[in-house]
Amino acid sequence: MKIVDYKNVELLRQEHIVLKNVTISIEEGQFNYIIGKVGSGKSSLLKSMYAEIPVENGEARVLDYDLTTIRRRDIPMLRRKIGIVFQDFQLLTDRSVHDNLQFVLKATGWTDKESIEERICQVLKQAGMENKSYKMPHELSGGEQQRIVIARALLNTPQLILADEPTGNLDPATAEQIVSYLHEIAASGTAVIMATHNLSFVQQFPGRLMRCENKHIILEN
Ligand SMILES: Nc1ncnc2c1ncn2[C@@H]1O[C@H](COP(=O)(O)OP(=O)(O)OP(=O)(O)O)[C@@H](O)[C@H]1O
Repeated sequence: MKIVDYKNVELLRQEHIVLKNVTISIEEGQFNYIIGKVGSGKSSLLKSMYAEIPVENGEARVLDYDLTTIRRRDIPMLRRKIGIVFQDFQLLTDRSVHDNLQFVLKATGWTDKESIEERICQVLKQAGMENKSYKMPHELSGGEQQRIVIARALLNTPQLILADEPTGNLDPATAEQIVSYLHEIAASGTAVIMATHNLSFVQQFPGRLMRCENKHIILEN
């Protein structure tokens, strides 16, 4: 199954065309970069995939959803199947790492206490953060917080991770660790699409390169 399948998609922001003729397809476990200048449409493309902005023209599918006809009430279900990671870490600051993760599981329908604890343990282990469970977000470095955010995005075993400048607030070494972690996630079968300004990752962590330029998406490899 294709994870993302766009054909001749057009995206608007306040009646202005941001991207047109977008034809891309993304497979299971594929690692994808979106690059391009400030304002070129990288975030808009990602936002269209989680139905934050509408798809105006063309055909657009993400997982089992047709984005041209999706009903408002189905959008939360779509988002539950996608892991979303932003530049600013967006953990709830008033509770521990454990409680941040527990909050998401409870909000997405998990009720069995034992399963909840087991799942929290699994994602923290995978993120290399198993000993940070009872820390508060402010007690963690930026890189650690971002690892927790990615772990949080993985809680419901999504088939797709959308990461919008996930390393934008991190120093180069920490940023590299985060990209490495996302690359591992893709290798384990979850498709990843990462918008970034940092081209230096591309050599080290190979992936498909999509460039936003002149309102189009150009596939570079
Ligand atoms: N909320 C909004 N309302 C109206 N126009 C917007 C909105 N957000 C972005 N735009 C416009 O849409 C275009 C694409 O913006 P977008 O944020 O997708 O670019 P980007 O490539 O992600 O930029 P950056 O590298 O700065 O994150 C820009 O011209 C921008 O001004």
